[in-house]
Amino acid sequence: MPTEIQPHIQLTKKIKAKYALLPGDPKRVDKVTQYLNDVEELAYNREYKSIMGYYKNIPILVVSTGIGGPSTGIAVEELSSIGVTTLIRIGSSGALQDDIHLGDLLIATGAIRDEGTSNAYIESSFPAIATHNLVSAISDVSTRKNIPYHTGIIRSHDSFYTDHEEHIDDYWSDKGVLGSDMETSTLYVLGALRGLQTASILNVVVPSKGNLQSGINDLVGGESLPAQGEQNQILVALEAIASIHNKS
Ligand SMILES: O=P(O)(O)O[C@H]1O[C@H](CO)[C@@H](O)[C@H]1O
Ligand SMILES: O=c1cc[nH]c(=O)[nH]1
Repeated sequence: MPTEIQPHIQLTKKIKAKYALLPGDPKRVDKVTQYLNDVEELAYNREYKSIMGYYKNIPILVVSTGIGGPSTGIAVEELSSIGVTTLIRIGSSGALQDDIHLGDLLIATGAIRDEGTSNAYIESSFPAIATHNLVSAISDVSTRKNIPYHTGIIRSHDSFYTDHEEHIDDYWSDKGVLGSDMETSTLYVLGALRGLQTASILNVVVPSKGNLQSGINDLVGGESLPAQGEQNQILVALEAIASIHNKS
């Protein structure tokens, strides 16, 4: 049934967009508006806020996923059902390396699956990896625009306030992991299982060994480096889409 409405994102196949940007925070959806033409507000159900607009004449959907694997998994499945094929997360992250600064972008080539959702789908030996040509396009745009970025492995997790967060961060930092978020590995694994193209661009809002709460509060309050990183990640995601679209 082509017009069947997806229960959570409240969108249908009538949208006809191949490309979607996926912030976690619904407020970040509004920040994309200024980069698009002919923006239409589509739906706002639970954590799923959506708009549609055009970047260089390419239809782009922007849908927030909320926090964590379960709500992200639902978004990925429902977006796939309405015909979206390329999904780029524009998220925020805490750094796990000292040479990564506030507002730098992390382009996640792969993600440690320290969350429950992807593991509900398939055993943990299945890798969570980004689509190569997307990573390549995103890195090329960042280089061209002089935007500071790092490519490598990040860790997606389910907890924020356990009694051993510091120990966990130290462990993964020692292994060279760049930073952490809560959605990338779900996006990558479900994307691979459903034949989608996926990538994740994370804006660093908490420095390595920094204060988690104040870092996230700074982003909410519009502090300059994380706020600039947020603008950068939106621009880079859109330019990368334009670049792969023109090659297809
Ligand atoms: O800013 P978003 O995209 O939500 O990403 C990060 O911020 C949230 C935690 O504060 C988690 O969703 C984490 O992955
Ligand atoms: O440290 C952080 C900051 C934002 N989001 C995370 O998942 N971790």
